[in-house]
Amino acid sequence: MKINVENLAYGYNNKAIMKNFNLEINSGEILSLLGPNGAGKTTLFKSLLGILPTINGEIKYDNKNIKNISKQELAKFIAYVPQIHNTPFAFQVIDVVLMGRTAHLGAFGNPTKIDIEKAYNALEELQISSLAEKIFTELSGGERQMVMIARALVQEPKFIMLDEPTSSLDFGNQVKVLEQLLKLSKNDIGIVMTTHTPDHAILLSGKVVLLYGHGNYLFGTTEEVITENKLSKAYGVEIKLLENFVKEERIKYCYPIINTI
Ligand SMILES: Nc1ncnc2c1ncn2[C@@H]1O[C@H](COP(=O)(O)OP(=O)(O)OP(=O)(O)O)[C@@H](O)[C@H]1O
Repeated sequence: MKINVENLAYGYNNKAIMKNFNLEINSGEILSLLGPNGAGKTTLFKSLLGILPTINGEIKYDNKNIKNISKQELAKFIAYVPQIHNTPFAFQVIDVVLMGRTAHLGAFGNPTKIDIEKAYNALEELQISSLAEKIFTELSGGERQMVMIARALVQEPKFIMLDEPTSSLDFGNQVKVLEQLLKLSKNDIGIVMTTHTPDHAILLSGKVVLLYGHGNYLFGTTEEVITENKLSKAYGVEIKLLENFVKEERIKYCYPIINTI
């Protein structure tokens, strides 16, 4: 299973904010989408999800053009996890998770015993079974994020696309979400996520798209894209990449230089 983006031009009202954009991602891989505010991350997401029509070029899911894929078929390829502050579900957690089964429901649209079982299994996989009967809007940010990932999981997609899954989470919950994403990728699910934290892309160590804005981008491995020069240029501040050893493993992390004004 793979997503191919070939010579894509995307944007609004037929005005491209990006042209000749190319990308390939396979199930089981992780792609981090980085770039400054307004660089076009959300717009690219909307194009990949078929919400925004492409201006030029092609988006292909397993060699099939997105234009020839029905909404229901696309939902079996890719699940979307929006930012948690955009999800005002005043329902029980189990019902929020069950909504992820929509693409699989039969003609009458009622969830079967199997659908309900899958929803409970997803909660168990993410170690949040105890939340099943709680009201979604009464959960903490970290709990909500996990529930939204469970909702994506029951969709049984090949790819999960997450919009800033760690924003507004405390440090511990950020790590827990990253751990879950790694686990999902090991189960052969492709992960595409936007993030404002380059260190998270380093920790997940997959492919990276760095959008510079003004139609410029880089696509490659973490080592190729996350360099001092490239990050500093993209974000307009000086960023150093530091190295250290943790448990005998060489690790890298970003450190911005703060200039006193
Ligand atoms: N509905 C829209 N119609 C026209 N232009 C839009 C629309 N939404 C966004 N834009 C413009 O498209 C460009 C890219 O916006 P986008 O939201 O994709 O950036 P982003 O990288 O996701 O930003 P952020 O990190 O701040 O969320 C911006 O210049 C923005 O003003």
